[in-house]
Amino acid sequence: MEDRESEPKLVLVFSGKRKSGKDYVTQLIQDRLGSEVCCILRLSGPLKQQYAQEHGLDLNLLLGPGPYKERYRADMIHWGESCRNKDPGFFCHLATRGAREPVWVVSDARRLSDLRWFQSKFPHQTKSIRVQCSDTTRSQRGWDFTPGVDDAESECGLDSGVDFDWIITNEADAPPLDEQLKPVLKLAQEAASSVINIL
Ligand SMILES: Nc1ncnc2c1ncn2[C@@H]1O[C@H](COP(=O)(O)OP(=O)(O)OP(=O)(O)O)[C@@H](O)[C@H]1O
Ligand SMILES: C[C@@](O)(CCOP(=O)(O)O)CC(=O)O
Repeated sequence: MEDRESEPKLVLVFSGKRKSGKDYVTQLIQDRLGSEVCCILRLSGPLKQQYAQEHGLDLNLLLGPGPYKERYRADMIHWGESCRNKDPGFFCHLATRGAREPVWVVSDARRLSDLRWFQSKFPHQTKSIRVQCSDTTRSQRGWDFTPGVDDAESECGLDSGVDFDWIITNEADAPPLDEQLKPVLKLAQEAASSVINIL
């Protein structure tokens, strides 16, 4: 039986390469909508929690944007894949358990199976959004190409085969994020207004 009382009104599924700014953009959306209306769900949240526990690591550092998590990324990917091989929706299910807000922002879809899970559970509510920027900008944010990570499914699983509802370019010379996100925020406010009067 499903362990939630009501379905979300809108599910915004974000993906993007390392350091494209998924966390930054999704945090901006939550700031604009408010945390009563909008929750951020990280598929990597339950993965990192379990991985940190089993390996005696600092969960907060694994969840943050700094270099700590990069030391463990390749191993975390393999560890997570052993769970996903048994059940591709394993982390989707865990990450969404208990979410009650009308708008869900999933910050880190990485594989087609992640996106398909939301599309099949919430076919009318799910929208896909890609965050992109140049490799130069990613490097300025601390990225460097790592074989086994940047050429693997975790980073490339959504490079093709998806017709994204929106593509957001997160770089200095792109239009401001608020402007690019206008249609997304409008849809989210409309979806939420049926539940909470925020307009
Ligand atoms: N538009 C922006 N303006 C200023 N700083 C930004 C912007 N976008 C991203 N950053 C910064 O770049 C770094 C990487 O961004 P973020 O953590 O959001 O990327 P990510 O795609 O979630 O990366 P990863 O998946 O590798 O963790 C962070 O320190 C973030 O604050
Ligand atoms: C292990 C992994 O979840 C790390 C994600 O970290 P982050 O979203 O980049 O902070 C990536 C994956 O699941 O393939």
